[in-house]
Amino acid sequence: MAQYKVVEKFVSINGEGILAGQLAVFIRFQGCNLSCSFCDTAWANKDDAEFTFMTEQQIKDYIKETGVKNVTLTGGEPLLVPDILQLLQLLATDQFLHIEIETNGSIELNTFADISNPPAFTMDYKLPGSLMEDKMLVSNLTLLTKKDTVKFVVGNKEDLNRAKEVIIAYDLTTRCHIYISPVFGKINLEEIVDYLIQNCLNGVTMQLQMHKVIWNPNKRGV
Ligand SMILES: C[S@@+](CC[C@H](N)C(=O)[O-])C[C@H]1O[C@@H](n2cnc3c(N)ncnc32)[C@H](O)[C@@H]1O
Ligand SMILES: Nc1nc2[nH]cc(C(=O)O)c2c(=O)[nH]1
Ligand code: SF4
Ligand SMILES: [Mg+2]
Repeated sequence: MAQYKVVEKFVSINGEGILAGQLAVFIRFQGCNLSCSFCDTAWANKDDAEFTFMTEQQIKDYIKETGVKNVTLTGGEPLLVPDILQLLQLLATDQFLHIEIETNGSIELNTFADISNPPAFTMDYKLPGSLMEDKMLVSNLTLLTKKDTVKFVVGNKEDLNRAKEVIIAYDLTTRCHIYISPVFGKINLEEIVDYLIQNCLNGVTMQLQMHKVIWNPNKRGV
């Protein structure tokens, strides 16, 4: 059994994506290879972040004890975690669970292509405002399927323009779900809607991080 550094685990509603509003159990892992300008969980990325070591069986047991079907693995960067494939394989054996992974676009998704009953990937494409766009592995975009999502977190007009370019260049509307989400509090929300209208971006869903509206945006464990 491997040991995983878990910085928090909790049940909430999923604030984002295709299952937004539904109950989900969250497992947040320590550590990340990027440092996005807007990161709301930078605390979890630090080497000295407080964590609990859990084995894959302990993580599965915790998830099953909650009785919650939807599981979100996040971080930090969950796909950077050593032995994460073993955890994904264990969780995939449970047909009741729906596993979703939030990933930062810099890790090869090919590595996880052979899991039977594969998880749903939400790949965050880092835009210019994140200062991390050069780390994106665009080959990942061609591996995504209908169960998966590409999320663009936009902070300004340049980000919106780049998101549109990527959507068109990789024909994303035919491949997977597409979400545009504001960097929380950074961009006027009407500007995003106007952009969708002016560019006739059919098939793109605008979202807000629901948990930051319900609770204090800095609150952990929600
Ligand atoms: C904290 S990250 C962890 C997973 C992975 N490292 C990633 O970036 O996808 C989870 C999601 O929160 C988003 N996020 C982080 N800070 C944000 C902010 N200030 N406003 C909006 N979304 C944010 C990220 O872009 C990502 O989609
Ligand atoms: N409620 C809630 N929903 C979320 N969906 C994705 C999250 C994440 O941090 O990856 C997240 C989160 O931190 N909280
Ligand atoms: S990749 Fe995710 S966890 Fe890492 S710095 Fe960016 S938003 Fe934060
Ligand atoms: Mg979050």
